Formats: sequence, structure tokens, C-alpha cells
Amino acid sequence: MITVTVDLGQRAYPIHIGPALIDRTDLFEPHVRGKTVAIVTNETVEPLYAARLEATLAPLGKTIIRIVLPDGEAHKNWETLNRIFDRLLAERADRKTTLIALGGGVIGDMTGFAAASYMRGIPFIQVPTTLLAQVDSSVGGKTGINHPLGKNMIGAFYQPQAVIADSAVLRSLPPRELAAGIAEVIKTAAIADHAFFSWVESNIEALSNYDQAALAVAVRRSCEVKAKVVGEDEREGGIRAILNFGHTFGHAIEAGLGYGEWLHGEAVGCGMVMAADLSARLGLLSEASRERIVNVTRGAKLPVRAPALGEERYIDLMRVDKKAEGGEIKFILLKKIGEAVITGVPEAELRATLAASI
Ligand SMILES: NC(=O)c1ccc[n+]([C@@H]2O[C@H](COP(=O)([O-])OP(=O)(O)OC[C@H]3O[C@@H](n4cnc5c(N)ncnc54)[C@H](O)[C@@H]3O)[C@@H](O)[C@H]2O)c1
Ligand SMILES: O=C(O)C(=O)C[C@@H](O)[C@H](O)[C@H](O)COP(=O)(O)O
Ligand SMILES: [Zn+2]
Repeated sequence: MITVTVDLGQRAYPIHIGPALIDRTDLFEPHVRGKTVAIVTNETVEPLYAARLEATLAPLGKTIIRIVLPDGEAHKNWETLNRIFDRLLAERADRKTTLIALGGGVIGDMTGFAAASYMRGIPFIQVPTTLLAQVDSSVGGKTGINHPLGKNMIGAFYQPQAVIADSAVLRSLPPRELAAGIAEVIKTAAIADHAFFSWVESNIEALSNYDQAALAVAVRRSCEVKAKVVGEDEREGGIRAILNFGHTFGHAIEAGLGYGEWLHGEAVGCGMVMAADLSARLGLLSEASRERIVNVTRGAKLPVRAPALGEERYIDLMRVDKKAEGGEIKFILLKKIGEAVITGVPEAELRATLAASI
């Protein structure tokens, strides 16, 4: 097992990474408060891992509740969030109840938001079970739900007590979901670490083939980079926005097609290709580097052509992006592989990228 620390100044929390961590009572014990623990999961993950997690928690002598939600991005909304609150209230869950998010990013984001708002804040632990959640969403405290008009529009910054990432659970992940997780690995490397990007290029087959050693490197390095960025700028006042590379286009794709049509990671993969195109068009990124982004994304079996929503629709959807200021859309672009910039762009170049990508 290795442990990466997220150091927020006032407080810090661990990200434990390794095989069979779901079975380690000693890792959960320091973070489980109160008399009740609620495991929040979904109908796909529950039959795979909930009983094991309950067996791990049993020696702690807590009352354990299972809250099982419908599966999928289309359910990351108010209605599903309310099901968590309804159940917590029905069970008389008090302020010391600990929530455990057992699942991918959808479960993690919703459980975190429920924890942030139930009785104005209760503790929660992230147990990410997808690659995407292990490399990205379980770390850093962005929690929330989607709105039909925009992705993750309602939410809170609220940090977990700990992240416990069991690498063995990735074996049951469908290939399409694995690829979606690789998209966020590519993103992390592209914005912050050229050597890591080169490593991803060389190991893209191994990652796609569930090679445990390669996945361990990807999870560890991605968490190290994310922990550092979040430690510098927890609430996205500045530098944290680089973690949004590919997301301005990607979120427009997700909302425009309807949530769940494309996976988040697929939309981000295509969004990175579009952002690299825009970076090259503006003379920031070399053509050779742009091609490396396209090739590694394609190598991960992610889409590189954008869905035909129409130029105006893309622009409309991107105007509600959380990074927009006074109606001006802000993009995360690349100066080179391993270095990102946050900037507005001339409309003509943006339209040229959209025309070339669709
Ligand atoms: N908070 C953040 O910083 C952050 C970062 C990135 C993404 N996100 C959010 O995360 C979400 C995407 O997360 P995701 O890609 O994990 O999707 P997801 O949560 O929908 O999980 C993907 C699928 O895999 C299934 N699954 C989960 N673990 C499994 C396992 N071990 N074996 C078999 N099946 C398993 C799930 O039931 C689901 O069908 C999006 O809503 C995105 O906005 C948040
Ligand atoms: O942690 C962050 O910061 C990120 O931007 C990580 C992204 O991968 C993630 O998809 C995040 O939820 C996007 O945040 P949003 O603020 O653009 O909704
Ligand atoms: Zn993302």
C-alpha cells in the first residue's frame, strides 16, 4: 500500500492506494465517527462489494445502513440526492453519522454533496471503485449534481476524511469505463507532467489491458499531481482550474447529448483533442504535440471526433461553464505538454476549432 497526502494547510487527509484495501478494518477505523455508518452505493456495485465492506466495518460495532441508488450519470440529480436524505432521516441518522461512498464518480460526487449538506455537514469517506474515481473524482472535494442546463452546477467544496482506493476492484470494471478513467490520467499528465505523459504513451496498451502494475503507477502519479494542485488552491480561485483541461468542451458534449449518452471520460477525451486543436490554432502548442494528444487519446480507445450538436449549441452550452466570467468563456489550453494556461480566446478561433472537430 502507498499513501498520498492531500495537505490543505488547516487539515490533511490520506489517499490509501493498494490491493484488497476494502478488507482493511484498520484503514477505516480512524475515520468512522458516531454510532451509524451509511454505505451509499448503486445497484451495480452493491452486489459486487457492499457485503465485503460491511464485513470490514463489522468489528467497529456500528449500525450499518445501505443506501442503494440507481446507476448512471442520468441519475446524478436532485431526485436521487433526495433519496439519500429521505433514508438518513428515516433512519434517524444524527450529526456524527459517517457516509461511505462506495462506487464511481457519480456516487462519490452525490455522497459528498449529501455529506456537505445533511445537518449542515457530516463526515464522509471515499471508496472509489472506478479508475476515474481513483485517479480523480474521489480526491479534492468537488461534490455535486448535474442540472439539465449544465454539468455539476449545484454542489459544494467538501473534503472527505480519507480516500481508500482498492486497486483490485478495477478488475471488474467494463473496458469502456476503464478507457473513461484513462482519459483523466491523460489529462493529468498533459497539464502537469511531461515525463508522466511520455510514460502514459508508452503504457497505453498495458493500461487498457488492465495491467495491475501500470494501473498502480497511473493512480499514484495522478493522485500526487491532483493532491498538489488542490493543496495549492482548494476552491479553484486560480491554478486548480487546470484540472478542467478538456472539460469546457467535454461538459458541453455531456449536457448537449443528454447525461449518460457519452461517459464523462469519453467527453473529456474528445474535449482534450478539441482544446489541443484550439491551443495549436492560437500558436501556443506545436503541431507535433497536438498530434501526440490525439494519438494517445485514440490509443486509449476514446472518441476524438465531436458529436454534431452544431456550433451555436456548443457555444451556448459553454457559456454556462463555471469558469466563464462576465459571459467570456475561459479555456484551459496547453503551451506544451506538461504546461497549461487559463485564458479567454477569440471567437473566430473557437469557431474554427468547432468546425474542424465536428
Ligand atoms: N469530483 C470530481 O473532482 C470529479 C472528477 C472527475 C469526474 N467527476 C464526475 O465523476 C462522474 C464519472 O465517474 P465514473 O466514470 O466513475 O462513472 P460512474 O460513477 O457512473 O461509474 C461508471 C460505471 O461503472 C460501474 N462500476 C463502478 N465500479 C465498478 C467496479 N469496480 N466494477 C464494475 N462496475 C463498476 C458503475 O456502476 C457505473 O455503471 C461524472 O459525474 C463526473 O462529473 C467528478
Ligand atoms: O477537481 C477538479 O478541480 C476538476 O476539475 C476535476 C475534473 O476532472 C472533474 O470532472 C470536475 O468535476 C469538474 O469540475 P467542474 O467544476 O468543471 O464541474
Ligand atoms: Zn473530469
